Amino acid sequence: MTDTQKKTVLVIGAGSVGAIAALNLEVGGFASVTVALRSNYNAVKEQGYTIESCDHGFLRDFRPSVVRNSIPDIVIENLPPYDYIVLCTKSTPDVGPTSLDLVAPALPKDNTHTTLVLLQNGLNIEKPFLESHPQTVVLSGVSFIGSAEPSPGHIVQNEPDRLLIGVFPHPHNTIETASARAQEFVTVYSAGGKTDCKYSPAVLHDRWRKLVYNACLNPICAITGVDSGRIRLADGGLDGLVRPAMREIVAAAKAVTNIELEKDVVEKVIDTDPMENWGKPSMQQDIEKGNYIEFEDLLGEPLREGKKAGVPMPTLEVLYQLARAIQWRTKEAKGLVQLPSQ
Ligand SMILES: NC(=O)C1=CN([C@@H]2O[C@H](COP(=O)(O)OP(=O)(O)OC[C@H]3O[C@@H](n4cnc5c(N)ncnc54)[C@H](OP(=O)(O)O)[C@@H]3O)[C@@H](O)[C@H]2O)C=CC1
Ligand SMILES: CC(C)(CO)C(=O)C(=O)O
Repeated sequence: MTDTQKKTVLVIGAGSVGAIAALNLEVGGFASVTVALRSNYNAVKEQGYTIESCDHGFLRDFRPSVVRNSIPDIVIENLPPYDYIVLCTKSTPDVGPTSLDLVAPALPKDNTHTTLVLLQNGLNIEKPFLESHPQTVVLSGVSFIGSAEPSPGHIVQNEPDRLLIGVFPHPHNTIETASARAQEFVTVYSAGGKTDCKYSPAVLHDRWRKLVYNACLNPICAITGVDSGRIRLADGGLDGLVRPAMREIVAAAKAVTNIELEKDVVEKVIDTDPMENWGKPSMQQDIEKGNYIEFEDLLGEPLREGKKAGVPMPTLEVLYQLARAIQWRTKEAKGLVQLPSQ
């Protein structure tokens, strides 16, 4: 495939997940990838990525086609619209900038050409885009990868890249156009043969199913500092925290969307990874790095939706309030909180 036939893909935020997405897209040969980076820009610009990957092996000096330290403003820079924008930042709307603010310079409001892919955890992340960009096709990317960036530009992927791509329900796009775009993205993403990326029509199901992990183990491990393996051994870890929280998400999924998750989903999700992996969910990694946490989209949104539908969610409520206080602590550490003068 010649360069002009390749799909142009802008990956915004190429850290743990985005770097592997950029790699899959580039190795397939059907895409030319621009990455917009922040803290890892200098490292990647100078040395490329160093990647230790269970899917790709050990790679030194991986460089996407274009490496930038800003999000392209396609109007000011007079650039053609990208075929795809893949958003792989952590979503922290309570701190800002919001995902919408981030993507705005590369995605005009009247866009019809560019397909936006939200490769992020959480619920209702598409809502601001559906309102502000009514003619844009917005795809959901639910990822089961296990990946981390222990130092800038150094990516360690220890769980395979399994990715479900589907279309967020949208009042304006025709479903045929949108699902054709989703299937095209799957083809481009999968072309290198090193990933398990599939089209899935059941976006809401996939997102609620993933929340059984992310709304529960992410905050529990982040707050306690006990990883997802050790929490299975810790006193009260499973029966006092994990199982009650997961059952609340299962009940909320049913009440909010009428989605009946499989009967043994709680035990299956607890056993997702071998215990001895001692895996740290991404929110635990963020706390350890002193970063903000994605607690609003992973925990706040399903909690609000579940409560609105009448589901009692006492475990998630406490986790949510603890996460809020932790976020406040991080804001203070980063100078965003003004204490009253003594
Ligand atoms: N890691 C994992 O194993 C999994 C993660 N996910 C989800 O995937 C999404 C991405 O997570 P993950 O890759 O782990 O996150 P990371 O923190 O590893 O990477 C996010 C990247 O986005 C960058 N970024 C943030 N804001 C900007 C900006 N304004 N301009 C340019 N770059 C920016 C960050 O830079 P900076 O360092 O400067 O903040 C960072 O490099 C999240 O929603 C997460 O929940 C889903 C499945 C598994
Ligand atoms: C559980 C995991 C690693 C994906 O499978 C994840 O989504 C996270 O850590 O946020």
